[in-house]
Order: sequence, then C-alpha cells, then structure tokens
Amino acid sequence: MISVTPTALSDSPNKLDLNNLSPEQVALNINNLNLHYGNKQALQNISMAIPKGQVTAFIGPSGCGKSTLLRCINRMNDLVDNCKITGEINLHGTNIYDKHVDVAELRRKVGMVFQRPNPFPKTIYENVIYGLRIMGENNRRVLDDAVEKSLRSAALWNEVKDRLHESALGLSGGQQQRLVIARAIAIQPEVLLLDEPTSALDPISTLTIEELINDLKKEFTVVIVTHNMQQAARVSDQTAFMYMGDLIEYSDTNTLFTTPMKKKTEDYITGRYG
Ligand SMILES: Nc1ncnc2c1ncn2[C@@H]1O[C@H](COP(=O)(O)OP(=O)(O)OP(=O)(O)O)[C@@H](O)[C@H]1O
Repeated sequence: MISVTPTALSDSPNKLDLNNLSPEQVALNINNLNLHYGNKQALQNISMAIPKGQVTAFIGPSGCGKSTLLRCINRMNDLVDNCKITGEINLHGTNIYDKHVDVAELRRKVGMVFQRPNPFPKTIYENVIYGLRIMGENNRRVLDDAVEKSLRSAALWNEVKDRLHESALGLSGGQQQRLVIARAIAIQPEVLLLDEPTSALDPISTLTIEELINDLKKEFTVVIVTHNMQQAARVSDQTAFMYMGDLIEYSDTNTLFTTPMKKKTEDYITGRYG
C-alpha cells in the first residue's frame, strides 16, 4: 500500500467543480482528443478542462499516454512522423490545432521543461534571456530585469547572482533544472508544462522544485507529468489518472487520492499495478 499525503504543499484548498468551470477559470479545454502513432492509438477521446493558475498533474502507469497528452498542449507531437491528432485543445478559447495557429507563437505561450535539465552551453545570464533574444529584445536594462525577475521566480537568484556570467554547465543538476524553469518563464508564458521535472534529481533538489511549483502557479498555469504519486499529491490541485490512453478519472487531488470513484484508480493508487 502506498501512502500519500494529499496536497501537503499545495496551498489551494478551494475545490473547483471541474465539470462546471466558468470560462474565466479555464486555461485549457481539451475536447475529444485522439492521437495515433501510426496504427497505434495512444490517446482515446480525452476531454478535460484545466483550470487557470493551478497545478494539474497527469499520473498513470508507464506508457499510459501522460507525456503524449502533455506534448499535445504545445504541439510537440507535430514533430513526430506518423502522428495523427484529432479533436481540439482550446487555449483561452483558441483551438491550438487550428490551421491558422502560429506554432512558434503557441510555444511562447506554452513553455515546457523536460525530465533532464538541458541548459545551453552558455552563461547563466544568456540561458535565461535566450527566448527574449530570439524575440529580438536587445535592451540591456530589459534583459537585466528579466534575468533577475525570472531567477527570483525560479528560486535561484540568491545562489547565482554573483556568477551570472559563468557557464550554466557549472551548476548542480537541481540548479540547472531551476535555471531551465527560469528560461521558460522569462518569456512570460501562460502555461508551463513540466514533464517529470524532478526524476533526474536528488531528494533535496526535488523538494526545492516542488516548493517552486507551488509558487509558480501564482503566475502561471502549471501542468505536470509525474511518475511519483506522492509528488502529485504534494504539488497538484487536481489530478488526472490515465490508463492505456484513456482518461479514467479527473478530480481534485485530495478526492482522487482519498476517495477515488473508479476501481482502476483505486488499484493504481494503492499500488496494485504500475
Ligand atoms: N514517438 C512515438 N512513436 C511511437 N509510439 C510512441 C511514441 N511516443 C510514445 N509512443 C507510445 O505511446 C504510448 C504512450 O507513451 P507516453 O510516452 O505518452 O506514455 P507515458 O505515460 O508518458 O509513459 P512513461 O511514464 O513511461 O514516460 C506508449 O505505448 C508509447 O510506446
């Protein structure tokens, strides 16, 4: 039996009715999303509303489609050959799969952080402003401000403020992951996607990132994929349990971990499989 401590870090006890969110409460609305890799269907009719300014976790056994669903939210699967997607994902009312959508612009609104920290072989400063430079920002004052603000938001400023012009590769793994989060938030996305952001980190760095996630939702909508149920319970406001490409159950995190509605969810959270 796996024991979890629901919402230990999350400071948002206000339960939302996920089936009845007002348009102002919704960041992302996923409607009848289906995804095939060649002949293999990896997502089946996924529909869910992801609330704004909260942390939503996707959990489920290996291969259930968590990362695939996450990658749909910034159209990363467009890069995969033979991948076919039907359905809609509405970001603040616009279907991101509409043919008129500029994918580069979408990825500015929907940032992503991966499992392994991937700083560029540049200075800490240049890593943070990477996206701003691509957008054509060259004003030193604007860039300096963005560096400080983003590093503060990523809980890294105090550790690196005296070495901003040193290589990012000299940072520890946990610091590198916070730097990558700073890089993602420097361009002020609306949504931040985190794909198992702590799976390569030690327990102390993991805790630091979990605390950071709890702060990030004050500014951004956060969606996290995690293998770790305790982590989902600690950081998320609502949790979606997936199994073999289906969304089995989606509810506020406390309810999902304490009184799941579906047998499959119960079996998973009590460690019967996965
Ligand atoms: N690029 C791809 N091409 C073909 N099949 C893929 C591809 N990516 C994922 N799949 C398949 O789609 C299914 C869902 O994979 P996905 O990585 O989304 O699962 P997951 O729940 O995130 O798993 P894990 O926890 O192991 O990372 C799996 O069967 C996987 O093998």
